[in-house]
Amino acid sequence: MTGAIGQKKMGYMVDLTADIMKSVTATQLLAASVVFALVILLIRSYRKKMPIGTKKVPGPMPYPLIGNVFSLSRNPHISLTKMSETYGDVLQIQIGTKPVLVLSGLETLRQALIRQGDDFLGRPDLFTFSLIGDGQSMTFSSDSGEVWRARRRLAQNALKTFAISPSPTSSGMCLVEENIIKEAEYLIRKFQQLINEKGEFDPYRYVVVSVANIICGMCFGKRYNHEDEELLSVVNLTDEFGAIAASGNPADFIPILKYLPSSAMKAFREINRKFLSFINKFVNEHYKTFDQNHVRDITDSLIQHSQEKKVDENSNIHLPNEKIVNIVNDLFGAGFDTITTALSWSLMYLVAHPEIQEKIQTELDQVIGRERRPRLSDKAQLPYTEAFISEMFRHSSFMPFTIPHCTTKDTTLNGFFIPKGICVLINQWQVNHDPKLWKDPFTFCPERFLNADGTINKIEMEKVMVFGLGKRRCVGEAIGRMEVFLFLTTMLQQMHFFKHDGEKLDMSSHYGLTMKHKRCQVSAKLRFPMSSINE
Ligand code: HEM
Repeated sequence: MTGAIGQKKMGYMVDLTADIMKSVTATQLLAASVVFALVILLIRSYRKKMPIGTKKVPGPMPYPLIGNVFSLSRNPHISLTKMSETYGDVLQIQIGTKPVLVLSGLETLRQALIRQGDDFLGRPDLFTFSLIGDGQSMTFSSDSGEVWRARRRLAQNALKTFAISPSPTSSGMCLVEENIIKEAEYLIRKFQQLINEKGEFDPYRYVVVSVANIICGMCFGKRYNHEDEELLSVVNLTDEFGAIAASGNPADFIPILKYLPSSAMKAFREINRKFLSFINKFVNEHYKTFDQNHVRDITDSLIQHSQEKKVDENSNIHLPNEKIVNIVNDLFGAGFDTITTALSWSLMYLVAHPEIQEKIQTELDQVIGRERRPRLSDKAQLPYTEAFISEMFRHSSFMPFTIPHCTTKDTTLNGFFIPKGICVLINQWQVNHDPKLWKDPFTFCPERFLNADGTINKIEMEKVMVFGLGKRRCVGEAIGRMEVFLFLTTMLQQMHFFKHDGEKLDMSSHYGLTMKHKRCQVSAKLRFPMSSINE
């Protein structure tokens, strides 16, 4: 009996299992078919967009949800350079769930940014960028159409009028040149005072104020002294700003991260708020005292444009006031951190290589002497100094990536299909350390930019990637180069910089939008008695 019941039970179980098997298989089969059909549809719709003969961009396999985020490491410029050795100049990674194109190789960058410039000039719509300048930034916002073009033109014209135009003082210099030379003299005086008091100083802390004074002068007609708390509270925010605004921040690519509480993101919002309120204070004062017959500075000229509701004689574009005046925010922000970082790296290399410092000083003594200050027009006669500046830009590559770009339409590059709207990282660091372009790329050697007869090798200089290329190329390049040259030559003509015996320099760089070296104390001594300039 029990055996019969047992057998019946067994038979029932087998039937049930068979039924379940049948039904599960049917459900699974159905689900599998749907998934399969969807995948095929997806592949087909993707393939449909890929023009015949184009290839899919190669890259490492992404993990679900996080993509290749762990492959980026603390130094994404180095990780992505290594990746380009495996996958080539055009490669694709995934950060979080979003695909990101990474471009390397000088020729590939020239092809994308110059020859196919219109296809690659966009800016991606990134979360951190939306927090900069209240989302109105010309540099960081995703607008890359007519409005961006009109704003960029305004910025270029304003810089030309208030920086590059000849000074009315009949000195033969341009407006900004006179200011830089004066500011460099104040800086040397400050260094001398610090040496008398403490014997050494942190150059970055003082260079940043001098450089900020140049852009403050151009934008607002204002100058600060080195201890001014208001200015210091703004210029000292750049390290935190650069760490968050750097290329490849996961918060820009993993949507959930923007909703999670983050102290870094809170600090970033606060930095942007402080920065904007600093700028707005000047803008409001300028509105109150504006006189269209006496345009004093860049802010006034932008107010004038916003009141006349025009960009220039040939433009029909109408820009809202805030889109015009906000340009000053972009110029001020871009105008001091980059140049301070360049000068700070320069001083580090000079202290680390005293023989190079001596060569520059010998060149300055021979060409300029000690009776007058260096001027921009001396540049052509100072090839070694110019070679040093190029090598500082190349070796430090302190802007490892440009600001991220994005494609404005479906396109192809080197035979690869690139869809519209993909975020594009431009690896400037890779170009500047590419062994195919540079002999011993990790050696600091200004001579690589000199011809056998000691003149400058322009072709080599043009290989250095530091201001970007093409339609998004830095609008402040001429001013940036001028400031680095004049601050540096004025300082080196009068001062010798060194480190105390036995102290080590830490030349490692900290990743960010602009990469900084570790702050350090240096010492200096006057090469001859200074002329008197009072701050
Ligand atoms: C050594 C100094 C400087 C360096 C190395 C530098 C570098 C750069 C780089 C790499 C970019 C991004 C290009 C791209 O996205 O493809 C850029 C953009 C920009 N720079 Fe500079 N820059 C310097 C100085 C300046 C100065 C002095 C100003 C203004 C007074 C300035 C204003 C700008 C602006 C407004 C943009 C955004 C352009 C746009 O999006 O259309 N820069 N710069």
